[in-house]
Amino acid sequence: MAVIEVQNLIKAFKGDQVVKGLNFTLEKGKCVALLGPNGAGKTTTLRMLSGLLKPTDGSIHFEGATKGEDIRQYIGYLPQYPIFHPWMTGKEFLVYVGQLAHLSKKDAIEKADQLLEKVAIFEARNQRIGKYSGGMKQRLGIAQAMIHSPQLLMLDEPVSSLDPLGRREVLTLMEELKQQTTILFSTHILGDAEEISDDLLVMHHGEIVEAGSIESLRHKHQTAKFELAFQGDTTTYQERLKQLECIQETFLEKGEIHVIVEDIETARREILKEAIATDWPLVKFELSRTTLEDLFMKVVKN
Ligand SMILES: Nc1ncnc2c1ncn2[C@@H]1O[C@H](COP(=O)(O)OP(=O)(O)OP(=O)(O)O)[C@@H](O)[C@H]1O
Repeated sequence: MAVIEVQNLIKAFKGDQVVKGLNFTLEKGKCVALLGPNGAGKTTTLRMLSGLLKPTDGSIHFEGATKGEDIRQYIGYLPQYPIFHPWMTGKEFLVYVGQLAHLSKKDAIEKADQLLEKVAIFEARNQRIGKYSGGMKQRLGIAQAMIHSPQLLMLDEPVSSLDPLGRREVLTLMEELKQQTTILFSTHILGDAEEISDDLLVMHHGEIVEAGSIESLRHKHQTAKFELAFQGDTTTYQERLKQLECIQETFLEKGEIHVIVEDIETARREILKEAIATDWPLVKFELSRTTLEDLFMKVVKN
């Protein structure tokens, strides 16, 4: 069942399209990473989905919502740079946003306490937010986004600005939350996406260039690769490798030649035959596999 269905979503600023006709659905209970380099259009997309920015064209449909209905009840949103009143305590802040979300004061207090427990800042609930660490602020931000029990939680770069400890705390929290709610979060770090998401939407230049489960994308983009190193000038060997029929692509990385091949056995035979025939000073000949990292780097470089 889809929690949200997006069709032909477009955003243009002064005629310049930065989001170019997105189509996707998010299945209930999934944790999905919107992955893309800086400027890909992730924030713009999340702001449209959360109702903060009016799309230029296209439609966004939330499960259970009727036409023209206020969609804020369906979503919780944590912006990339959340703003807190530093003089408020964590608990005061949550009760305040709970009331803004139309909870009664009693319900807002109850929900605030539950969430403070969940995001592990209950002990610090009566401290001013100004004293919180970056990780604590971000976890408070996630609690704020969940105060009205939304069916979809959207987090814009929730861990990018945090130190390793804060990052770990927030990733652990997200790992827990994904058992209870559907999550869409943006990131430009593949490792974070791989660590906690089920599915990826890879975005570049305002378009979704890849979509699917981590497993299926890993499988799809896994091709065979040999890594070769030589004594002496490596580049001359790159030219000779390029001429072999079995080789699809070559590139240099850290002084080694990486060659992408279609068929491992044929390539192994051909490369070694050439190496023996012309007495190559090989110091490394290793089979590895391309990863999602290679896919992402390829997308980002274009
Ligand atoms: N209000 C605006 N007016 C004009 N251009 C904008 C506006 N908001 C965003 N853009 C442009 O839209 C493009 C996409 O920006 P967006 O912030 O959505 O990307 P992003 O993927 O979230 O990047 P980042 O990771 O840096 O936040 C960028 O080129 C940006 O300059």
